[in-house]
Order: sequence, then C-alpha cells, then structure tokens
Amino acid sequence: MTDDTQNTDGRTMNYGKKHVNVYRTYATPLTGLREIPESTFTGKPNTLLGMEVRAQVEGEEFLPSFRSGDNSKVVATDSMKNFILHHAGEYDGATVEGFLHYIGSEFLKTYDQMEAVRMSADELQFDQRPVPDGEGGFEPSELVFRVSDNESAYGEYYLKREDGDIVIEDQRSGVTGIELVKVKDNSFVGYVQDEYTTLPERKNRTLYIGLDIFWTYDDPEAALGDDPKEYVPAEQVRDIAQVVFDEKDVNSIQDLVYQIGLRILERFPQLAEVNFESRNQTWLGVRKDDLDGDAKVLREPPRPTGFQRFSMDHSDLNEESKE
Ligand SMILES: O=c1[nH]c(=O)c2[nH]c(=O)[nH]c2[nH]1
Repeated sequence: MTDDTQNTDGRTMNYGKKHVNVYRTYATPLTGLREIPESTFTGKPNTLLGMEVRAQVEGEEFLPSFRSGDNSKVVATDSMKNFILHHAGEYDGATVEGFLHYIGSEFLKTYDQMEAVRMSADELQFDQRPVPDGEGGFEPSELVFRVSDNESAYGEYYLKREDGDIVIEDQRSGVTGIELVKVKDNSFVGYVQDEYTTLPERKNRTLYIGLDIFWTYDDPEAALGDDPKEYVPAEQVRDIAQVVFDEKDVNSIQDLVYQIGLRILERFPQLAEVNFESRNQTWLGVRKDDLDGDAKVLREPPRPTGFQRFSMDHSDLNEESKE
C-alpha cells in the first residue's frame, strides 16, 4: 500500500469529498460466487445497495489553488458529490469495488487535471426481513429491509492516468466492524510476569473482540467482481472469522487472528495479503466461583483498549504446511 496522503512524487496534495451516502435500488445481483464450507453466503440480490463513499483526487494542476487561490482547475467537492450520485444510476456491476473503479475511472476520463483518484467506500448494510412464504415457512422479503449496524464491506481503488490509460495503483477490500463474543474455551496465559503485571492469567475467559479484516488480490482487477468465481465477498470472510473462532481454543487474540488468516488464505488462493486490526473488548468477570458450571456475570471493561495488527500472505500458509 502507498501512503494514502502522498502523491506519487512524495508531496501531500489532494482534496475530495467524504461521507457521500448513496443508495441504489435494483442494482445488478451478485451471483456465481464460489461456495466455501464456512458460509451459507452464495450471493445477494442487491435490491438495495447502500454505500458511504469517499473520493480523493490529485494532480499538479491543483497546486495554484493552494498557492494563489486560483480555482480555475478546481472541481468543487460539491460537484464531486453530484458526480458520484449521478453515476450510481449508470453502474451496472454488483460490487462495492466495481462501483468505486467505475466512478474513479469516470472522474479521470472527465477531468484532465485529475491525475489520480483514490475512491473508497463502506457498504451501508440492509438486511432482508423474513416474511411468511404462504406455506408455513418464511422467506426473505423482496421489499422490506432492516437498517443494520453490523459489520460491513469495505472497498478501495487508487487509480492513475498513465500514457492516456487508466491503471490500478492500489486496491484493497475488507470487512470492518465485526464484533464477536465467545463465552468460553479461550485462554490468556503465559505472558510476561514482572513488577508491572496485575492481570491474572485466565485459563478460560469470555473473549469479546472487535475485528477489521482487509485483503488484497494478486490481480487487483479480481476485486471488481466481473468474474464472480475470483471475487472474495466480505460476507464469506466474516463467516470464516466466526467459524474459526467457534472451532479453535485460542490462547490470545493474536493466536485467533493468525488462525483466521490461515483459513482465509486457504480458501482464497487468489489473495496476495490479509491484514487484521483487532480490538480487545473482553468483559470483566464479576461473579463466577459461586455460580454453577460455566456461568458468569460480566461487566464492560474500562478503557484503555488493547489492539493487535497483523498481516499475512501465502508464505504463512506454506510455513504451516511444513510443520
Ligand atoms: O488476547 C490478548 N492479547 C494480549 O496481548 C493481551 N494483553 C492483555 O492484557 N490481554 C490480552 N489479550
């Protein structure tokens, strides 16, 4: 990844619009994905596709706007917002990443003074609600959705104009805001014990994690979703995280993210790298010994918050298979 503030010449000069919320109904359905054992997710109708978009543009011709208040080359960020909203109606693909690539390319084609654009978005999630199917069961409503504040897909494309062509400089996909609690079968023991240690070792803790997972592809065009067999949907990565959490008895969040990473790389050989940002939100025990079995009473942890960051690629998977 290049630093997202610096231009290719090392100077920081860009501007743009963020928090552009756009909602598109009846976008192209996402179908034809590869199935994986950890997930029931095989596609989505995209009846309601919501995104919070960020556009950041660069170009030497914007220098006078900073140096001397000369706005002759400045595309107002308000116009950028309108551009994004308008083109949401033209987009004929099925993924957040595809939308970002499309809009970014249109910016570069429309405005010569833009030399590079960094487009990113968080998906705004809506869940189809179950309604009676008329035969005693339930089916997802085709019309009514619940606004969700669960985890959401993330996408990013950094595009540049090079000899008249639009090239991909960088691409990143992700799923952010995963929050999972596992009630038992997690430990945290064996860490440094010295004069600063007050945390008691726990052979079995209730573990609450916040998790953002990002990935890059060997071929950044695979993120467009044009070939759905090569596309990695955020929903399947989320499902891998929860299945591995359920399966593995881990000794730390570090141990857990590594196990999740191995599984993601195993399922998706088309990925170049997987990146984790995790937060420890583990509750504190209030009552345990006087309650039956595994029962506990817990409470919110105080700040500060522990975090972990880790990146992995296929060399980690190869290391693992040697052992
Ligand atoms: O999974 C954890 N990793 C740590 O590094 C750590 N440190 C800590 O105080 N609690 C935890 N938990």
